[in-house]
Amino acid sequence: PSPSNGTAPTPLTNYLDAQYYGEISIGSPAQMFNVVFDTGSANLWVPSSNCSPLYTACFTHNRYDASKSRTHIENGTGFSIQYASGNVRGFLSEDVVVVGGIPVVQVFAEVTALPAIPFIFAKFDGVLGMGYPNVAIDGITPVFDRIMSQHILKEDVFSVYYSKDPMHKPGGELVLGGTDPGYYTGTFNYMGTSQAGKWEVNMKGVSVGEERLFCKEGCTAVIDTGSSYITGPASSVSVLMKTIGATELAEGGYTVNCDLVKSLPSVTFQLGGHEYTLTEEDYILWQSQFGEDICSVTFRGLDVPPPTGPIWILGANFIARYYTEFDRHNNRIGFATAV
Ligand SMILES: CCc1nc(N)nc(N)c1-c1ccc2c(c1)N(CCCOC)[C@H](c1ccccc1)CC2
Repeated sequence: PSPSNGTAPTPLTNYLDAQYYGEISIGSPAQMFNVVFDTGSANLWVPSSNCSPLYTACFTHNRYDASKSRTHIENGTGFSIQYASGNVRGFLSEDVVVVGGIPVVQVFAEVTALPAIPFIFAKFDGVLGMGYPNVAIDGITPVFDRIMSQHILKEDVFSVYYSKDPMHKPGGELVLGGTDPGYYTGTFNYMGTSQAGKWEVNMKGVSVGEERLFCKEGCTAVIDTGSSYITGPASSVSVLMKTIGATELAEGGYTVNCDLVKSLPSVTFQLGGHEYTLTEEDYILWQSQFGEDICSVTFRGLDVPPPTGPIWILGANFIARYYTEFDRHNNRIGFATAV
């Protein structure tokens, strides 16, 4: 559907069920970039042509060159942002950004320090934050807010489909202004965001099989399209991993014996009066490396310090199972079963 009927789709690429990204352009003439549309942050950044040659990750990605854009506007303010898996630094610029065919004049960051770990593993060039304005670094108005203020969207919502296997074409879809009935069945269950200005909800508990083991007094769940996996407090996740018989790897990942996968229990998240269950198919990444099968568990322990934490982060492997609508008009999140 084109912007004319108030919705704008962007196809996404799925890399190994762990990275999902789509194409945008910045500048005139258009310079193309692959970005993750990230509900866990609210800023747009891409690597800069001014990135020092010391940063290998800058040279394996597309870089924005202000001198080649006739619509570039100088800014120069410093910028840095932290993610759970890494951080970046740079400076601000302004230019025309086109997302799903919709142009906006946008302040974004040109990144000049892109650490090899983890960005050498990134298949995407940059990040387009889909979070609320109040989490935006340097108080920059986010891209989606600039699009909403043009009053061209049918609804002030956006929806995310992440495919379940890399061979599935396309690997996913972002829809600005609505949802895509081609990617979900049944009806949406909605729940209000737990506090104004974050894509997070109150979670009532986490069960393994029939037993509610974690978050028994309630906790916060961040619905984060920028995170590959599900993370929870390290102590809870290590108990969860022991319960399913997973063993911890050096860098914090977990694997299980592939022969045991089919007998693994389901994990259920109680959100907004409904239960969202992930089976072993949803949370085991089955990869064959050098002829042997590796079954990694897509849960990670992550302790987010108070006041933000402790939190659970429901990332790509959750969204691949539950098609998600992010509703800025009603400050709510909707889930439907993805197809
Ligand atoms: C999108 C930005 C972001 N936003 C939020 N809210 N959370 C996190 N964690 C990230 C983030 C930052 C850096 C990287 C990342 C993700 N990656 C995952 C893409 C997920 O795509 C959906 C890749 C990766 C590869 C290997 C091991 C770890 C990570 C590249 C590095």
